[in-house]
Amino acid sequence: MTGIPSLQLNLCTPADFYFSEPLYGKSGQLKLSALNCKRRNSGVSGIEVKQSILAPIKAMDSSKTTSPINGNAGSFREKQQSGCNSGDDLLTNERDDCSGKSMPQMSSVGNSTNIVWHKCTVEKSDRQQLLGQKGCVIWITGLSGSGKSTLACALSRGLHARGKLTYVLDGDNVRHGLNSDLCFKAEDRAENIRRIGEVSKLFADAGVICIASLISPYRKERDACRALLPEGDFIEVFMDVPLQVCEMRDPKGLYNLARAGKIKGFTGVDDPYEPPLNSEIVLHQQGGVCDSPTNLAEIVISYLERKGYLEA
Ligand SMILES: Nc1ncnc2c1ncn2[C@@H]1O[C@H](COP(=O)(O)OS(=O)(=O)O)[C@@H](OP(=O)(O)O)[C@H]1O
Ligand SMILES: Nc1ncnc2c1ncn2[C@@H]1O[C@H](COP(=O)(O)OP(=O)(O)O)[C@@H](O)[C@H]1O
Repeated sequence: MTGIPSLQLNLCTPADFYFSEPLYGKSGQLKLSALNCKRRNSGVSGIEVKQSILAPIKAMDSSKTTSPINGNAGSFREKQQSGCNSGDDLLTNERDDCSGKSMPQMSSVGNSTNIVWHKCTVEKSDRQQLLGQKGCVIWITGLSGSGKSTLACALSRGLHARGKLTYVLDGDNVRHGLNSDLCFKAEDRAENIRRIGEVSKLFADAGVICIASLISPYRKERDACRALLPEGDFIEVFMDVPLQVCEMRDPKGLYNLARAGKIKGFTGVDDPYEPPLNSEIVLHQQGGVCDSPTNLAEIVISYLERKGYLEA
């Protein structure tokens, strides 16, 4: 987790919802920029990486190198300012150490060997500038029926109305295409989460406010998705709605089928859900009444506003 101290805010709304989120004071902000800076310089993003600068022929011999996710050859502006590269060099993905030698950065990631990160001179910051916002991932997790998809849509609508670009990755929907090869056994759920985490990361890199809405029952996999992004850019929203409430809602009749033994391994019934321990935002429902989706969305939007995600 962020390691930022947590502030619990209990809102006395007529309904029974309240939310809590970590303190976002000065120390949190300072930490954020320091970490971002470190990551940018190292080019490391979440997975264990080793890197080396090798001539291509050498790299063919060794498939053991692993890579940074983002090339670390410096930004377009940094290079312009340092005078290190000619304009032409900026259009290649080669690393230039100013000594005249220019070598591609050869890497291996997982089963992909001898690959080279192709860096583009239009960067995330440029895209954010264009959009007037900061790319990030809002990760909504909770039981089936807890209101994830409803919140995702309300949030997308609320942000769209403010002129902000969002995209919703709903677990159900992504399983209609990209993840249609996956079922609900543990390893497939883990792969579902991993892929949505990777896609979310691309959207955030595009400058988009990506809203991922999936049960994502495992803490370890959610935390792995968090680790893909720069500190602060993964905002976990926990729909803390009791199983009984979700079961009462049962809009698709799935709990009914699960209780009747017609669906095996249904989350909350005979499959685990590991609640987050340190979500940025927790939306609780403690009684029978709940706050409206629009109000819940507003809680998330004010968080984004306070953290500066709604400006470039
Ligand atoms: N066995 C089992 N367990 C839980 N859910 C099931 C299951 N089988 C089908 N469904 C339906 O699939 C939706 C959950 O998909 P996700 O991709 O969000 O799940 S997961 O993150 O991979 O656990 C979920 O949608 P939501 O109700 O929107 O959560 C269900 O409609
Ligand atoms: N804030 C809310 N208050 C009351 N009912 C809600 C709220 N959010 C969602 N619901 C209802 O709960 C059911 C499940 O919502 P849904 O968004 O499909 O949940 P999930 O995506 O987590 O399965 C739906 O019938 C929806 O209308």
